[in-house]
Amino acid sequence: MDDELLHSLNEAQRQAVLHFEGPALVVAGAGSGKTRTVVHRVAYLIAQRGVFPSEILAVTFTNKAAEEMRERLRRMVRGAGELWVSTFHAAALRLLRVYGERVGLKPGFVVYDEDDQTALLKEVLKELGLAARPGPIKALLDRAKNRGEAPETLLQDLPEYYGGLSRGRLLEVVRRYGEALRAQGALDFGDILLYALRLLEGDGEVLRRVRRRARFIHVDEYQDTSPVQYRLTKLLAGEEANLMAVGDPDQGIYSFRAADIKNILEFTRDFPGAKVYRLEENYRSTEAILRFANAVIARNALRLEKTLRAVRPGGEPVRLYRARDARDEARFVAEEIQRLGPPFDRVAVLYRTNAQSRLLEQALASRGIGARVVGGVGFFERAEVKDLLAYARLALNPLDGVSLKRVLNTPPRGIGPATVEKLTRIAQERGLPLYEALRVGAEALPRPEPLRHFLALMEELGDLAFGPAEGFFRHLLEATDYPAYLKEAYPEDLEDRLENVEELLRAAREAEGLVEFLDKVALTARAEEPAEAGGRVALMTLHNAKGLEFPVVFLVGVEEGLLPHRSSASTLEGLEEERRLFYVGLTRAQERLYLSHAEEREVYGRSESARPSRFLEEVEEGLYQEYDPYRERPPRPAPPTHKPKPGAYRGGEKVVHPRFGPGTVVAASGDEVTVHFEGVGLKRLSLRYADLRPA
Ligand SMILES: Nc1ncnc2c1ncn2[C@@H]1O[C@H](COP(=O)(O)OP(=O)(O)OP(=O)(O)O)[C@@H](O)[C@H]1O
Ligand SMILES: [Mg+2]
Repeated sequence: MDDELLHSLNEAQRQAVLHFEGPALVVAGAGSGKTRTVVHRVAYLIAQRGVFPSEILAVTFTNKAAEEMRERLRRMVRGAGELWVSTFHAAALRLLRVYGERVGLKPGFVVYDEDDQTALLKEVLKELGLAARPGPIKALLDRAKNRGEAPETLLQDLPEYYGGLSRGRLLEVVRRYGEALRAQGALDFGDILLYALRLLEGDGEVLRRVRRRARFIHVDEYQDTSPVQYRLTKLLAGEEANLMAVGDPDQGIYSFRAADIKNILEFTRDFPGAKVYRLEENYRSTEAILRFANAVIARNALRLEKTLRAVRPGGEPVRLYRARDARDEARFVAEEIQRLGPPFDRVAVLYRTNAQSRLLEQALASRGIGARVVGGVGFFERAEVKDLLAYARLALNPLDGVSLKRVLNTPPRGIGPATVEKLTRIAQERGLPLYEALRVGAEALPRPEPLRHFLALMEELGDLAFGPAEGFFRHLLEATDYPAYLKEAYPEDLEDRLENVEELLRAAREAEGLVEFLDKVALTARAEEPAEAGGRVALMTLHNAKGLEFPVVFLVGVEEGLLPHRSSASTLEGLEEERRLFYVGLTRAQERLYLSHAEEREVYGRSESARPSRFLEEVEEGLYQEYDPYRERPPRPAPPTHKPKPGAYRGGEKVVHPRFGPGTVVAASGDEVTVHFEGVGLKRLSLRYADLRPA
């Protein structure tokens, strides 16, 4: 056994696997076997060190990664079923289901997904008579929660007006939103981790118990842990700190969720005595792909140098296709995939923004190539699925106002907007949850019948809510005559929708109870698709591609405005994160890598000319080949290139930046300037890329 677990590893990996107690950091480039090392280490602890599976926790970045890891371990060791392999969110939610009451949660508490969160924010805004959009406020809340700070604290750093609201107003919205969540017995996504942290920080007994369950901790993709996740990790690790963190600072791509690659850089300070293991061989990609990727990431200034050698020599050259527009690009991708032939699940198409998937989906579909969007509008976000889930959540937790509003008149039962308006008023005037207002309405309103029916239905469902999930949904479908409603409401794609309902029943059958089922849904709704994949091309954003690998990768839209994205290109930090994102995409490829950019692309509904990404221009020409299978077309003029501006600054000059406003140059060196912007602070900018002008 010993041999089996160790012989398929290189020396550095073996050292890491043999690491026993105390903190360890495995820091290495993409495809160097970090995740594999974690898997083997877990197996080794069990097989050779006498550690019980029930003492091991492994944290992965996605549910899918957790599933894969569990599956691999099941094949390697006995007792793997008792391992705790999950994402931070799933782990935290599990703790809250057991101990939640100790931090004030009700047993049937629900988790609001992003749509629910937005719906609730809209309500709060309406209630306060404000016309602002929920988007920016949601972003603010998420950021605060990821940092583990009260939103109030973040407000202090904001300009006087944010998202169209004054600071005072914003504070009101944030408070009211928090109250509404509590009143409805709901957590939003960010709350899950915050409550878990509060639980473990505040309750020594629970902490001791959980630590026993997590004596050996592993965290994959450590570079993308948020401050709250970091604090959870540190707390769980405790004095003993049998913690193995695994990551690659060059793949940190979640700073918008307040993840901070400092976690990795400061690991040895945070966990004194930590051993550091470096893996330097890349097993995933051919040399041609790896040389390209290494050349890209080498351009980042804010990074530690690492070595990464290809184990697989040579390989197909990296190919670049210059498309006329996005349609041409999509056609190229689809036809090239057709040329390569099946199986199509060897292929992934990666892009920067969700909106880019539509043309690609169409181009593939019209050629009969199956595709699936990983992420995007997932199964659990379909209207019919959300309706049924809302009933389930409401049955468990009548306080859940968001779900109540969703199903109150779906299928239609004569409770129109005017009635809802009246009920809302009753609720507000008497300080009641909406559900209670329904009871009042069923006595007091002129046409009480529909309300009484609805209440009776919910009573019935409430009785079933703590039983098996499938039975619950079957009863629900029948009692509401839901399929008939679908037929009425969506005659054009009835089949699809009925299929989704069937799929929901299938998924429910696999779950134990309804609560467990809903938790699972809440956690997967965000990014991932239900298992089934078949021979289909995977389409996904670069963010969703993390940790995955595919024999063939198409990375599309490698152009200015998209990659780097226009929202991030104006600061050095933003630009470097975009470069890391590009690096993540490139390093997903095992054998073939295609890049493409379009010379014209629609931006906000208008067609604009687009330039190839500066990231391409930074790479020596020998590292890739231009590729055009449609050569008969007339040649096009060469694309324009950047001209670096002369180093015009020395320090002291007054300048203006389109986003940061007026500022003063503090220091300048080569292409880089550091500028102090009034009310914003210090920013390091690249002269080549930042649109900096003399004031
Ligand atoms: N010693 C080895 N021998 C053979 N194959 C290996 C070895 N180590 C890793 N691999 C293979 O290399 C590929 C990449 O490994 P893995 O996914 O663990 O890398 P990673 O460092 O986690 O990558 P990423 O940074 O993208 O998460 C996998 O297919 C893995 O099975
Ligand atoms: Mg990995």
